[in-house]
Amino acid sequence: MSCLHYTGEKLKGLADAAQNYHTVLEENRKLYNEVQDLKGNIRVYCRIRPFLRGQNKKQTTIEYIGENGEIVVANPSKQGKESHKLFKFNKVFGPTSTQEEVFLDTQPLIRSVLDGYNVCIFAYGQTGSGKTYTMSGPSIVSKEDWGVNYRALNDLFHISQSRKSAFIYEVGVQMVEIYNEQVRDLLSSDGSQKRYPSFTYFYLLFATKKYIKQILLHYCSNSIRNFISFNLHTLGILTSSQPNGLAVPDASMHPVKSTTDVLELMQIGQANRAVGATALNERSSRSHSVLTVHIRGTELETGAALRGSLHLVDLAGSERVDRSEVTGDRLREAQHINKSLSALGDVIFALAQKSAHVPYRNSKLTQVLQSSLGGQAKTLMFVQLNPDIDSYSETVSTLKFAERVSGVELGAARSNKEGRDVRELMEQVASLKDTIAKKDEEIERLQLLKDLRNVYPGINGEKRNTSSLRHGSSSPSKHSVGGTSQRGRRLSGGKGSGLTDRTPSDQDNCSEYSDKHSDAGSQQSIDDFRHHKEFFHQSKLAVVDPNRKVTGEDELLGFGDADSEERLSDISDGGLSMGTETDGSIGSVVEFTLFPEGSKSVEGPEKSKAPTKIPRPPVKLQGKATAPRLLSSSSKDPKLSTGPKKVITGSSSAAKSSKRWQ
Ligand SMILES: Nc1ncnc2c1ncn2[C@@H]1O[C@H](COP(=O)(O)OP(=O)(O)OP(=O)(O)O)[C@@H](O)[C@H]1O
Repeated sequence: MSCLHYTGEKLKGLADAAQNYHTVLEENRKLYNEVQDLKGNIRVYCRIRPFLRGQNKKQTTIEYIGENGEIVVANPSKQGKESHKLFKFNKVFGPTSTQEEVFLDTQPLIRSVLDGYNVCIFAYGQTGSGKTYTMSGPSIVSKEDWGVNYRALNDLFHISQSRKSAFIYEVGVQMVEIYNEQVRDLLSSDGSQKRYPSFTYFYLLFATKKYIKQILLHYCSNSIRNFISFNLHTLGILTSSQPNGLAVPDASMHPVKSTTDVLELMQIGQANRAVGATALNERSSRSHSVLTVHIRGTELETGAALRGSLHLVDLAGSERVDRSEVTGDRLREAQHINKSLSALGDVIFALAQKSAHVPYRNSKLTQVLQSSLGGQAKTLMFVQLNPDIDSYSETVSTLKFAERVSGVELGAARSNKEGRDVRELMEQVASLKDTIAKKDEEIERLQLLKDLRNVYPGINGEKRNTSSLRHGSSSPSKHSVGGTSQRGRRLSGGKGSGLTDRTPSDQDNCSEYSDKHSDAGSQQSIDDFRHHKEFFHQSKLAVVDPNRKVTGEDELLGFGDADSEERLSDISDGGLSMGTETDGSIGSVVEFTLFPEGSKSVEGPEKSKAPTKIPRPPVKLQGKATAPRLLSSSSKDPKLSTGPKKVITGSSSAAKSSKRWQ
């Protein structure tokens, strides 16, 4: 009795251990997947198609399907080690797996689209292996048959509904196919539209928006362009300039509010898909189809915006050209398909090797999928297998490709979430850039005026200066303006040969005008010269003789100008490069700095006060690291070496001009 009891206890212990073993195994699988998520691997699920009706007597090549993603394929024509090959993926779905089971493991990815991630799910495999079955399903009549596409969208709407107290989501759908390296809109307003008049509204709406947008984008400045793009986002249209934008901006975008909307659209898309016939599959799709779902969500409490996209890709068959017994058009199609699939492989392997260059541009397919294949996306590949022994070599090459893909680490995916603060800052930056662009134009104008005033010291009023400028630019005496004329040419397209081009008569003219310069202006020059002298002395790169007597010419030839130009340029550049750190004060600094001076005479006490208005920050001396480099490089010019004053004028001015205007 006690022996029986003992055995019973032992058996119970063993049963518990077995149960624990399975629990641990399951946990391990979860942890493995989590680690993979953290590493950002492309997930690979393998799905084996069952034999079709009439194929009962066929021999299968699938030997073993493990619970942890192992699959063994057997080659009956080989002996020993070569007769079996083992591959391992995230999961393997056998021939009896249902559409629902397959989707259950895909669902977490769909959810993450609503959290602002880019997700790409694609099906890879030879013709007839079940790619379309997995992605779309055999029919949409019965929910059980629904493939990943419909289920994913259904899920998106359900989840977005369940989150509606916290989030508002807008969903837009595009569907394109890549056929013979040409991208075609499967939902465009062609014949199919007439068959589905209920979509006329959407077509018109989006066509009109796109048209207006294009006109505006063409004529508007950068900042306005940003503003338009931003506003159109809120209406459900994204641009390719955005990290999560449209890969094919010209493809029609269709706002959808329910799964029914999507089903109708996808029916149109499927009907428009290029379908041909090959020896392998009578309804073989000879194109890649890409269904893209764009999500824009706004968190009601915080105002944070997020953008997610879901690419659902049904690739064309991956079989080798020789096997599909095709010629003519079919052969060309097969070649295009193979080329684009190998480009996909190249991209994935470049990512795997962390190459600096990822060859996205080698095919339309990789261009379209670029945002979903990079480091920020979550990618899932279904590897579809035909179990038929006749397909053994195709099966092995498909599995080898998939095995390499499964080892690719993309890096942890990142969500496209923008807090309200970030968005407001972006708006602010856009408007500041606009302001700065205007100020830059103003600086250019003022610079020309200043140069003219240097040449014609008697000119005071802004109006007079402007008219002088106009006359100057058209009159034969233009060259006598020297630096002014040169700078003007440089700013307007860089065709001028620089200040060193000045003829002796130009220089003479400059000297002549410099003699007429005011004392106040000279005083300012001297201050600036002292500042420069100190700096050049420190840098040991200056080509200027620091003991040289300062004259009015120094000011004319650039000390005062270079400095003020530098300051203005620094303000301008600083504003542009500050990005989100920029605040409204930059604009006002520019305004304060420019306009009072620009509209006043060069002569008089105002000018000498100018530097106190724009206090030279202590970091400025260090920040001038570029100046010595430019000076020294300019000094190599033999023309410049004729006189130190020209060196300073030319280099400093040129340096600043190129910095600011290029
Ligand atoms: N899991 C499955 N269960 C039942 N039937 C399937 C399954 N997978 C595929 N089939 C059937 O196999 C046939 C070929 O499948 P499908 O058209 O999806 O292949 P495909 O890889 O998309 O081919 P192509 O490359 O030509 O697009 C279809 O009749 C489909 O219904």
